[in-house]
Amino acid sequence: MEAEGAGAPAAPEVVPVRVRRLDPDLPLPRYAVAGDAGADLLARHDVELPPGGRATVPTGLALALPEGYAGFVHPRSGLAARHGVTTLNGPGTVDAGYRGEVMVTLLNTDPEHAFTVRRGDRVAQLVVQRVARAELVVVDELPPSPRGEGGHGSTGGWSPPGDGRATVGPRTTPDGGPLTSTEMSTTGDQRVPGEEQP
Ligand SMILES: O=c1ccn([C@H]2C[C@H](O)[C@@H](COP(=O)(O)OP(=O)(O)OP(=O)(O)O)O2)c(=O)[nH]1
Repeated sequence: MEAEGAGAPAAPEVVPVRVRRLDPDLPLPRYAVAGDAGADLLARHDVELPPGGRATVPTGLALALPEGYAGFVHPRSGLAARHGVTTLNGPGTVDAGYRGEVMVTLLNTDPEHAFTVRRGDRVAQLVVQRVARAELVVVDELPPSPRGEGGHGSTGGWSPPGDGRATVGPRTTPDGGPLTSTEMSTTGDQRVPGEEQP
């Protein structure tokens, strides 16, 4: 027998979750393969997603997640890669105290093709995770860290349009400061989310 801590895989934590089946004819979500992190959520009814369209799809499930846990509604990579269909608010958060039906808000990002969801289709996956609650402690200075205030692409790693070269290090202004969102956009980097003009 393999010794604990010597490469033996730890058994996954198993958390009992009480479930109400709002549509008993719909199969329960299940983990498709041993080792999967997400259990597939099924659509309770048919939905047509036009190109660029979205819809909130019921799953026929209501949960009572234990305190200290949350469910995260993640997109399925196959739907995303093959059809451009993803979860709009991905991952959606299912709070431990939520007793309503778990819903999946789907977005069809394909600009040309509609996508039809049929009842029983596996449209998203639910990942159950432990979550902490933050107690916010106001301070004047934050402790230093290797990253500091660098973010939003400060470590580079993708090719800006035009020069065909991946950036390999932090993107900074000539005097070494971080790029502003305007400088990012004029150097071909992505804008900082949330800093667009209303
Ligand atoms: O993909 C999702 C996201 C959320 N929910 C449910 C469970 C969650 O507990 C509740 C509220 O979600 P959230 O807090 O994200 O929504 P909100 O827009 O902030 O609404 P609220 O004001 O109700 O908190 O809606 C889903 O069923 N699916």
